[in-house]
Amino acid sequence: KVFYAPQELAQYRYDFIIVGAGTAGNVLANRLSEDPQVSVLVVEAGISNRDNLDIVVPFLGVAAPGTSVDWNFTTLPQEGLNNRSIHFARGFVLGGSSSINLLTWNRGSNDLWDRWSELTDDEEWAWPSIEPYYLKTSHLVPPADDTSGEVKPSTHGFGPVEVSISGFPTELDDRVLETSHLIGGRFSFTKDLNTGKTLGFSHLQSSIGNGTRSSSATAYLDPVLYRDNLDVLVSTRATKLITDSTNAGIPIFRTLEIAQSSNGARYNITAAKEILLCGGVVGTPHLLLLSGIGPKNEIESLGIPSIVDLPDVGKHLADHPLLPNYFSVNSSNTFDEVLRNSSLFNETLDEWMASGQGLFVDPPANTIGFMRLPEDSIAFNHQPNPASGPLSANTEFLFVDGFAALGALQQPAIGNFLTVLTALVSPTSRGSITLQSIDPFTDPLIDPALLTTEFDVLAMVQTMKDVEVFISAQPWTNFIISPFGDLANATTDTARISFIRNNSVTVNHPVGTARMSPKHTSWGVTDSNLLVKHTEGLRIVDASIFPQIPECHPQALVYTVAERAVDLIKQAHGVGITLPLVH
Ligand SMILES: Cc1cc2nc3c(=O)[nH]c(=O)nc-3n(C[C@H](O)[C@H](O)[C@H](O)COP(=O)(O)OP(=O)(O)OC[C@H]3O[C@@H](n4cnc5c(N)ncnc54)[C@H](O)[C@@H]3O)c2cc1C
Repeated sequence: KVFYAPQELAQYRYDFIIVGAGTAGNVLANRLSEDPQVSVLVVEAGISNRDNLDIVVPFLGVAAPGTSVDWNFTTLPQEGLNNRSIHFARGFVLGGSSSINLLTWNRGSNDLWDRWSELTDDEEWAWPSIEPYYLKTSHLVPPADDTSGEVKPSTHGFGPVEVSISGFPTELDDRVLETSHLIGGRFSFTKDLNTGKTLGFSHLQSSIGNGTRSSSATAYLDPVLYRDNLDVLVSTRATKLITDSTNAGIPIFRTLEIAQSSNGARYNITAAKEILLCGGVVGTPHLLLLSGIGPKNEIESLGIPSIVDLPDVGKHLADHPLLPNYFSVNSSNTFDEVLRNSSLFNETLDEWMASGQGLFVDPPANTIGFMRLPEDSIAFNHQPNPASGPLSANTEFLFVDGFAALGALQQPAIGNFLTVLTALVSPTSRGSITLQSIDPFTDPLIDPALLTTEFDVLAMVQTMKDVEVFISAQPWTNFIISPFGDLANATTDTARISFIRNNSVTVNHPVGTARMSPKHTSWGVTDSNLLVKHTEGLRIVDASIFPQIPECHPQALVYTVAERAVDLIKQAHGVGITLPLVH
């Protein structure tokens, strides 16, 4: 059942309390409530995901950030972006960021997971142990147009999230894939990026089924909302973790304070077993800091009593910088006109509604590429390759058949465009989340510190050069007219760096603000079983625990972490039943 205010709840004691009905939170809600003997409450700050076309229609997903389903955070001025502050989207809605993201589905290379295992000193995070959990998250479905595409079905799973390749071909798809075949080498074609090697140019796979977004809300939460032992409370924020006892000197946190507004009434809810923190990369460290768990000096400087001194809370924020490279093109088939012309837009939406077909069944990109930097890149002069291993990328390319207004520029009033979005997926810059107020309804300070290392800037320069090589190949002849805007002048490295700093934003892939580490180290926030160090009753399950930023889009990894957490929690508390998976 879904409740809209704390006073509607029939009880204030549950076995498990989940903070955040986001990507990871809903996996836990589904799996833990399989056992009818176990009671589960999910507390979600955001709103319902119902009746919102920006969420449901894949193409319109880009319109969801900035609306009421987004926390609408803004970063601190970013030195690496010429002191621009940028929008920092996070889902404020059932499904969390899986309800507003751009749907790309990557499970990460095998060596990424093996690296996690090294960093946590726990073999259970290595790929062979993780694979069964990944298979539980998702299954492959045919695309909207029912074509059989280039994927390897045997490497995909049998879980609730639907995954498909694009269902509406664009004029770019063949060009991208032909170019990758033609150039080869670092630009090679890869049939399926979800087979353990996330390198190469390929068809984009997305969390879409029947031309509709598949999120943790639709795949994991909705099918089990009927369960009597599962309550979901929306529009309510977790404001503080409360400790009222200790075990051998370790503070026990099993009471959660919640509220609906800064001045509103506070309610305390108790968990008989655990409080599971799934508030995401901003929400989780924010709540820990408000509760006196984090860097002692920082917490005390705001007058909050320090209860557990954990210096890493809110630190090591890592994110992927994104740069739109625009080109004017000789075509009238790009989506630019659909965005400018409201009757064309409505016709396209009507087509989606009536038949589940057309442009709107896909996100704005159908093809994607992941590359390593050249071995002799000057980016490696002072920095060894930070990627997890040889199967993991440094940079990424997404090909958009129109003007993707994700960066600093708005869509021009006339013209047709190609956007090549480039990103750095192995960044070395690290930022932070810190408190600016003891009021839980005041946003924390968000500083992803994008492009603050030499490596990151040089790697982004290489992405621009790689785009230049790619679009100079034969398949683009007579299609590309010229670079658009300031890109036209970015012909030297100095000019490229200036272009990068003026135009980069984020891909919205932040991780690592409560990173896990081996149990007995002084660094890290959780141990490798995701338990918050030096506490009892608290576990974190979301993107904040990632010990290293993945060299790919992270949502599938969040689902996978959550599926593994389910087993850890069930084992720790003797919770039973693993039901057949819902398709
Ligand atoms: C615009 C955008 C585009 C993206 N594109 C992609 C993509 O194409 N592919 C991909 O793989 N990844 C993408 N991502 C990233 C991916 O979606 C996230 O990494 C992932 O969903 C994070 O999952 P999570 O469980 O850690 O957090 P979330 O899914 O964000 O869940 C956290 C939940 O906790 C709630 N919450 C927070 N604080 C509190 C509190 N105090 N009390 C109660 N509730 C609270 C939030 O409202 C939210 O519902 C994108 C993200 C965004 C925002």
